[in-house]
Formats: sequence, C-alpha cells, structure tokens
Amino acid sequence: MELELRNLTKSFGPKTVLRDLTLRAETGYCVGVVGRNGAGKSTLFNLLVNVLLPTSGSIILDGQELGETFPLAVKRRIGALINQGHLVEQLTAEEYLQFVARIYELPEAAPRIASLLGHLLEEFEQVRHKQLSAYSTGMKQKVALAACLLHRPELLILDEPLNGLDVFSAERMLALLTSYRPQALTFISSHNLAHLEQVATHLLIIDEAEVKFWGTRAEFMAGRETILSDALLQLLAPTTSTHDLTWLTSQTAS
Ligand SMILES: Nc1ncnc2c1ncn2[C@@H]1O[C@H](COP(=O)(O)OP(=O)(O)OP(=O)(O)O)[C@@H](O)[C@H]1O
Repeated sequence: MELELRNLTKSFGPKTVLRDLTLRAETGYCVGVVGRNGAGKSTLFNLLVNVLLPTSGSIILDGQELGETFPLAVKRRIGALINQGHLVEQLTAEEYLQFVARIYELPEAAPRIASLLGHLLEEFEQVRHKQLSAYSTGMKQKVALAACLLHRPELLILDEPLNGLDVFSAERMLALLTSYRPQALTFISSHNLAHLEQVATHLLIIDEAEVKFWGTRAEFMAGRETILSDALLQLLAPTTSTHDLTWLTSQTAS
C-alpha cells in the first residue's frame, strides 16, 4: 500500500488546523505523529479514515485519489482506533470480536480472536465470561485494539492507543504493533515519546498547523539530542525557560 497526502489542509471556520500537509508513505512505515495538545493529530487521523473531509488537498491511495466518500473496498483495508473505540459493552470480549468478524465477513475468526485476546489481555481467562461493561479502561482499550487488527488491515490508524495502559500492557501492545508493522502502514500518536521510540520508523511532527518534520526517526535524531523528547523540545521550543511557580505555594492570593 502506498499513501500520498498532497497539500492536505483542514480548517474549522476561520481556524486552520492543518496546512498543506504533504507526504508519501508505504507498507512497513510506522509513522509516529507528534505535536502539542491541539496540534491537529486527531484531525489528521479523522481525515485518513474519512470521518472528516479536508478543506482542500487530496488523499491518494495506491495511485487512486479518494473522493469525498472512500469506497467500501478502501474502508475494509483500514483499521482505526480513534478517540477510544466504541465497544458494545453488553457483550463479552469474544462475543464482541465475533460480532466485528461478522461485519467484515471473516471466516473462521475464532483462532485469531483467541490469539489476539490471549496476547493483549493478561487476565483473559479470568474475565472471559464478563461483559465489557465490567472491564477497566485499559482492558477495554486492549479489546478495541484487538478489534482493529482482526481483519488484518493494511492501513492502521491509532490515536493514542497506549493511553490508560500500565507498563506491562503497554509493552505487550508495543510488541504486537512491532510484529504487525511489516504488514501495514501504521500511523500512531502518543504523548509518551519513549513508546514511539520503540515502534516508530518515521516521525511526523506538527506544530501550529504546519509540518515541522517529516522523515525517518534516524534522520530526525541526526545531530540532535539522544533522547527523542529532548530533541523534540529543541525543535519546537528551543527558548523555553523555566516557569516561575512560586505563586503556587505562596500565601498571598494570586
Ligand atoms: N469539530 C471541530 N470543530 C472545531 N474545532 C475543532 C474540531 N475538532 C478539532 N478542532 C480544533 O482543532 C485543533 C486540533 O485538534 P485535534 O483534536 O486534532 O488536536 P490533537 O493534536 O489531537 O490534540 P491532543 O494532543 O490534545 O489530543 C484544536 O484547536 C481543536 O480545538
């Protein structure tokens, strides 16, 4: 799969959130999308899954420009986890994934469902017969990721998939994503840059609606700080000074 974004721009009223985003990426790339709160990461992801329409510019998949409504055949190639997946909480995890498998008309999905849940949910055997409504936030997140991967998507869009996961679960999910990486083009956002350091092959850094960096992680790190978070601060806020926070503990009103 080859995805090209050409001068992709999105405005909400007078406010431009993404301006002239241009890139080309292909299967095997795992693009870590990085930026401050409100930088436009989720907006980009919503454009990539056809939930939002661009104000201008185009999305081209394998040489075919996708119009206002992505063809169903294209949608079937996408797996997305955006703004926390919506699960049918009256079902157990297995029932929910079987429901997803039926939507995608996947034959004999049971072994893959068992493998995905077994890998992602350490406590799967204990919660096997519980409804998703009784799951914790992190457990629901893992089921949502399993649902995303069930139909072997070629384009994987993951908005903060590691939110709410403990360190052990995060490692398991990162291992799964690293294993899956050669099969798909992945876009993933996370404010935990250590996570992106483990999984991302490429970085897309967005600030004030503009692309500040697009390229491989190695290209980004060349000549910069050795830790990604320091390198990012160096790029986006080289002159940031320490804030005076004495007001927080002082007795005078402010
Ligand atoms: N439907 C909408 N209508 C108006 N403004 C919106 C809408 N969706 C997003 N925005 C604005 O677009 C900007 C980018 O939001 P977005 O959610 O894409 O940021 P983000 O990078 O994902 O942030 P975070 O790191 O906090 O998740 C924000 O200023 C937000 O207020």
